[in-house]
Amino acid sequence: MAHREPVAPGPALSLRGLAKAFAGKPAVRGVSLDVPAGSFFGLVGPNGAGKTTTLSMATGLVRPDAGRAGVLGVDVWERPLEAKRLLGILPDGVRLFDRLTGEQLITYSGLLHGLERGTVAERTAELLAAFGLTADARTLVVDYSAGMAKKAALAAALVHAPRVVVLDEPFESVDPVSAANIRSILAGLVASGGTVVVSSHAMDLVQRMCDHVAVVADGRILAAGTVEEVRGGRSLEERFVELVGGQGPAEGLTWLRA
Ligand SMILES: Nc1ncnc2c1ncn2[C@@H]1O[C@H](COP(=O)(O)OP(=O)(O)OP(=O)(O)O)[C@@H](O)[C@H]1O
Repeated sequence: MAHREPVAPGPALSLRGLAKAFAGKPAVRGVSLDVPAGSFFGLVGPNGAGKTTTLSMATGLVRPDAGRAGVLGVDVWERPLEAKRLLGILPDGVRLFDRLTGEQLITYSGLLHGLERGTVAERTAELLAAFGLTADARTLVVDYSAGMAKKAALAAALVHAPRVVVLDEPFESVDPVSAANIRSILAGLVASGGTVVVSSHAMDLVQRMCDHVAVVADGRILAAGTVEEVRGGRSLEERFVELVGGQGPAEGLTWLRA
């Protein structure tokens, strides 16, 4: 069992007025949000809502134009090294170090986080087994399927036993058995006092798995709270469509039906 620091008081993630525009076009328009420590938090929203940009600013990957982000009371942009020790991050579309094997990816992540070689070797072997990657440990990540690469990146994000884990669409491309496995690993992390934040398009999954949720659209938070509060007696999917607005039946495309 990994040694864990006592949980600092206050929220696991504290976002205040985060804003970002790309080439003058706002992607995130002043997001303020507290993610309670010890929560399993879902971030949902339509394509292009600003989920990835928000999570990237919250974890020190994209510099905000305005606003602040804190992890367990540590300012992500003022004390980045300290913040990154507390964080485990699965960024969107990870293909960064794909000339490494899965085993090397996890190992180097552990070493970069300052863990001892022996600890890294033990944890890497356990993580490879937990994610069903042992047989492919020495295969280059570039030759992995999308789901395998996602699992390797997730393992690399967990090797230093972070207190706060932020995962951008961790279940995308992952098969149902692996997804169940990942869910149980993450639930274990939450049960031991850690905090998990996931972005996802799977409303039923978020409703079942998460205890808190925020709905984002057009760079703003439309609703946030416990899953029960946000869904207000309806399914999360129904509430989501109500908040975000349905698109109505697709018009045009007559040539497709010809
Ligand atoms: N690096 C970038 N350069 C230019 N525009 C960007 C960049 N990253 C994001 N955007 C724009 O910012 C907006 C929000 O994108 P973001 O990826 O944060 O949304 P998302 O909610 O994660 O979407 P999805 O569910 O489709 O992954 C979009 O309009 C997108 O085109």
